[in-house]
Amino acid sequence: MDAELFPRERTQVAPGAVHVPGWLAADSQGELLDACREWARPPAGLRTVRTPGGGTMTARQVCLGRHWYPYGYARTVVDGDGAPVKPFPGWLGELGRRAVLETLGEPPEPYDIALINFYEAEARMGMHRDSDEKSDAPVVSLSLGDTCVFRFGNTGTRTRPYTDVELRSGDLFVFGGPSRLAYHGVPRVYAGTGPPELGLAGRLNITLRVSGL
Ligand SMILES: O=C(O)CCC(=O)C(=O)O
Ligand SMILES: [Fe+2]
Repeated sequence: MDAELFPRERTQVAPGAVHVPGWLAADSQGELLDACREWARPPAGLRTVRTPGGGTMTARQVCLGRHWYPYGYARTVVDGDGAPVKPFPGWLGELGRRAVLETLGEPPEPYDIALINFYEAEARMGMHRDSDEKSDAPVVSLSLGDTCVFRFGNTGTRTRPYTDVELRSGDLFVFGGPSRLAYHGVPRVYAGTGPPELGLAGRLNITLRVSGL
């Protein structure tokens, strides 16, 4: 997949925050993409998220297990079609637990929520913290399709210090422990950079979380 002289290596970006390039093999990426396509269908499918200030998020989103909206969780799509949120599948939870065991070595609590974001070329995500969960279990992030810049910052401010990491198709990023509430965002997506054989125009990110609810 990568025509690079030096393979990208697993990196600890901050304490409790680990990037694993190419964690998902090509066939697993294809299976996860197929599942995302099903989840994106209505009812309770891909939607544009409106923020309380009157803005809209540029990445479109679909949730599993619990519906996230700014700023909380619900059982139904309270800010969309009102349908019950789709169930969170057991196999996705197992993938999340394996990701945490292989990166942080912690036996994680069972995952029960997924947020799936779809980024087209101009989409991005501002610096924010994932702070609507009532659990300190690590967040597991999986990327498919186009490469992006993932900005991973600190727990105190939306600004520096931060580290920019390139997330490509199949990459895993886990953040827990002292980094669980770090600010992070996606300032840039590089259109047309995904693996051609995957057949996805754009970028999908799947974050797995423990709700603690
Ligand atoms: O797209 C990404 O890599 C990040 C997504 C994210 O931070 C979120 O859904 O809270
Ligand atoms: Fe986030």
